[in-house]
Amino acid sequence: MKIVLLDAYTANPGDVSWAPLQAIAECEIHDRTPVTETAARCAGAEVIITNKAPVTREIIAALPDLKYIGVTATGYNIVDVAAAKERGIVVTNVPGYSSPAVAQLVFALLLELTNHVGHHAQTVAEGRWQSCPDFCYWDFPIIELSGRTLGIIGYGDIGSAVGRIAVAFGMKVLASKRDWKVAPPEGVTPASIDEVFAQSDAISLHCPLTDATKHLVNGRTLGLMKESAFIINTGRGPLVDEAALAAALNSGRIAGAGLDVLSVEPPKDGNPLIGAKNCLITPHIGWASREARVRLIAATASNLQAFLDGKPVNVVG
Ligand SMILES: NC(=O)c1ccc[n+]([C@@H]2O[C@H](COP(=O)([O-])OP(=O)(O)OC[C@H]3O[C@@H](n4cnc5c(N)ncnc54)[C@H](O)[C@@H]3O)[C@@H](O)[C@H]2O)c1
Ligand SMILES: O=C(O)[C@H](O)CO
Repeated sequence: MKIVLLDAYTANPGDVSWAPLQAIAECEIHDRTPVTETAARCAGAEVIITNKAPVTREIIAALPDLKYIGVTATGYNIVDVAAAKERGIVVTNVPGYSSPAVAQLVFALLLELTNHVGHHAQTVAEGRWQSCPDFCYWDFPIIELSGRTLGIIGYGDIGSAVGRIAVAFGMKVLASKRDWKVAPPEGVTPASIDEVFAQSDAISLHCPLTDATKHLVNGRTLGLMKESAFIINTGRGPLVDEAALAAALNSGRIAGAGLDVLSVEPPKDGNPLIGAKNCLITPHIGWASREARVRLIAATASNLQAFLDGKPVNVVG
């Protein structure tokens, strides 16, 4: 059985092990695969493992032996799942492996916007406190989270982890999801997407990228937001119309943004959000704790084993 890992480097830059997968079968491990080389590299493969290397309809059509695509991520928008399904190819993802890490990053971004720890520590390192006439100073309003409202769009595994932390901070939580089969916990109030935009002091995006959620953050929805509000996106870059968000930030229409994802990664020169006012951007690190990547590799292996045993789990699409 030929198993090809297309873009193994980010999940394992050398500090974890592919042993759980290699225990199942020999694997051809590539750090990176340009999309133009995927079909050639995977010729004869029955199994492809990918994180962000796209598996398009054209690539699927060029691989007659392909039976299984294992996505080493929760978000699986890089795979043409409809094309895979037409061919009977099973596609799986890994839910939940990074939820604590992503929820933590949401608050790292939000707290940087409310307290500017990095900025103030830098001014102290530069000697400003020693020359200050007062015992303290601050360069931005220091904003309390307690009593404010966090809006969560996509109240699934990560969204609910974010909600629990928000409640611990004393925040009110408004949450939007496709359907509420189970009532939300105390402190969390179901809301429509427009209510979330209009009533929140900070909004955090945790829905998957689909046709329905692309550019969910756009000129209209940004126009509903409070001028003092922040937006946090650790979901997927295309959830946001980047030109509209950059314009809203630069004009002061909203107060700030914390983004872990962009529409093209790595971003191209000229991305309007890089350098936009009060816009903090991290390079897609929400999932990247070592603990999360160990869980990810273990789950990737158990997903493959379940498929080989004829009882696939975590099937998407
Ligand atoms: N930054 C990172 O490193 C990182 C890491 C993991 C996941 N992610 C992203 O986070 C996303 C969410 O992950 P998760 O584990 O919480 O997934 P999940 O499936 O548990 O939750 C997604 C939620 O979104 C809701 N949803 C779907 N469409 C919606 C819509 N149109 N409007 C409102 N809600 C909608 C679903 O009902 C569900 O409750 C992933 O799809 C992925 O894109 C990013
Ligand atoms: O979806 C995920 O799991 C992260 O974005 C890492 O790929």
